[in-house]
Amino acid sequence: MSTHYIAGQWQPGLGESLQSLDPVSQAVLWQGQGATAAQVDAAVAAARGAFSLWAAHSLDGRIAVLERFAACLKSRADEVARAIGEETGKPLWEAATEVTSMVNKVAISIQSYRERTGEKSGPLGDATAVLRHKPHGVVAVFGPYNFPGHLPNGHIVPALLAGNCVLFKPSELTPKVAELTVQCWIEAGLPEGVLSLLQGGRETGVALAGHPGIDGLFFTGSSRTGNLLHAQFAGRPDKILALEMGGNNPLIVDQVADVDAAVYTIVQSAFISAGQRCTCARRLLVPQGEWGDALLARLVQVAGQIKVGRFDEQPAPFMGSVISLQAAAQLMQAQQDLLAGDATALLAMTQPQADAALLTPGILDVTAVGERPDEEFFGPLLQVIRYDSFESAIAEANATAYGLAAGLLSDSRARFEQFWLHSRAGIVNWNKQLTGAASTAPFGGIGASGNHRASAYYAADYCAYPVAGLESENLTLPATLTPGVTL
Ligand SMILES: NC(=O)C1=CN([C@@H]2O[C@H](COP(=O)(O)OP(=O)(O)OC[C@H]3O[C@@H](n4cnc5c(N)ncnc54)[C@H](O)[C@@H]3O)[C@@H](O)[C@H]2O)C=CC1
Ligand SMILES: O=C(O)CCC(=O)N[C@@H](CCC(=O)O)C(=O)O
Repeated sequence: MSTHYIAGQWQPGLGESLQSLDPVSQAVLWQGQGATAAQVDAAVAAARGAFSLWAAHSLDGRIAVLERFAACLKSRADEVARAIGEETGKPLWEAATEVTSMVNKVAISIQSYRERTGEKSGPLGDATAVLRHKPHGVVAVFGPYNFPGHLPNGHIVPALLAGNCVLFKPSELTPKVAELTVQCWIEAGLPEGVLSLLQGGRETGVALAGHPGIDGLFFTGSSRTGNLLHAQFAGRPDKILALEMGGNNPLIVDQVADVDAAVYTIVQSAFISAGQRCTCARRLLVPQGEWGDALLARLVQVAGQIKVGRFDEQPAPFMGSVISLQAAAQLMQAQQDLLAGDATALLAMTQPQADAALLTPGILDVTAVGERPDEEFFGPLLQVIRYDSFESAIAEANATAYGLAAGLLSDSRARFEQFWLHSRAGIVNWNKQLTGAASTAPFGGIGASGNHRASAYYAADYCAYPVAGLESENLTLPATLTPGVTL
């Protein structure tokens, strides 16, 4: 089976066997073999060979290819959304929004490229000071499973636009979506070697990340893998590494007037995508006392009624499955571990069928847990911490090595300003859900969440480097010579 796209050809893999499974029915959706180190070599060689021509293409020429890619995605939107739903388990309505984000990424990236990495010039003495940008060369893009289309696309589109060649290694859990995406690039007329698709898991990732022929790596995934890559790139300041990693995101609730609005916003923050967004609220900080008790009672009632189901079920569920039976088992174990350590289940997360990765929302009160793990539980498991003062809530919110997203639900501007001043995260929201960040804004975190190379609107910044120059049509002697030099 032809699973990799290398040097303009589809070819079978020669590495480890891979399968992608429907997380609910366990039906096989895709199978093949991963790329070996030799196949990675071939893709890097093809990209190196294609680079100078692609970089020398006019910007308009590259934009034309990107726009044909967007048109292809639009025309195949239903098919791509279905593949996303099948492979990830997310409901079709949500998968459709992912395809829309992929299409929109093209126009947004063009705008961002022009704004952040365009050309500037102005007089400086008797010369012209010029600022232009150049692509890095050959870059690898590693994608996560939770947004198998949109998130790798958020690196690939701006990278190609800037003139880089790309080696795309999607998550081994979502190869089918990657294949469809690459088909659209081919249909768009991308020249041979400019984009390669290397399917595979850890083995392929290790071979690609360590390849001497790459000039950089753009990664979205877990903090664990991101840290491994960071260590691997240590001592290589010549290579660009952009890391978008996870979070242990806090959402503080103040005593607000509209309890239902708060509950709805919490649900959208914690349980959308079955809790599989890096921006999901993981820790909900609730005031001690009667008001806090009433809010939690309402939250438990609403969360307990959330419809969970297969991606294509009608009427549509709010939450689909998590990515795999293994992920479901790990989440159930994480809940059990917290419960064994003084947490209380306000709403126990359950797995109604042992052979399907569907989980119901879980809400645990972990206030009494002595040493709370600073871990990202990537699923529908929300931890509640009760606080006694707003200051202690902010301190608790910041008690994490991560720093991706943080939010406050409060009717008080003064409190928001206090929160904003003290919070440590790349996304800080007020009375808005933590999830659903805009592609027209920068997107990235601090601490264990990233390495200060924000993505989305700022992806243009890591896809090209600035070249400053002083230029003059004529080589002339200056009016005054430097002392000590005679001609
Ligand atoms: N900050 C952000 O923008 C986002 C972060 N994420 C994070 O991604 C995670 C979920 O995605 P996963 O696919 O589980 O992440 P992951 O870290 O397991 O995998 C990401 C990619 O790295 C590859 N990989 C895994 N081990 C590797 C190794 N040793 N060497 C080289 N490559 C390796 C995988 O095959 C995959 O392509 C969550 O932690 C989530 O928070 C997800 C979306 C957005
Ligand atoms: O990358 C962009 O264009 C914007 C960032 C984005 O889409 N964020 C999403 C998904 C993040 C995740 O994978 O968890 C969000 O904030 O919900």
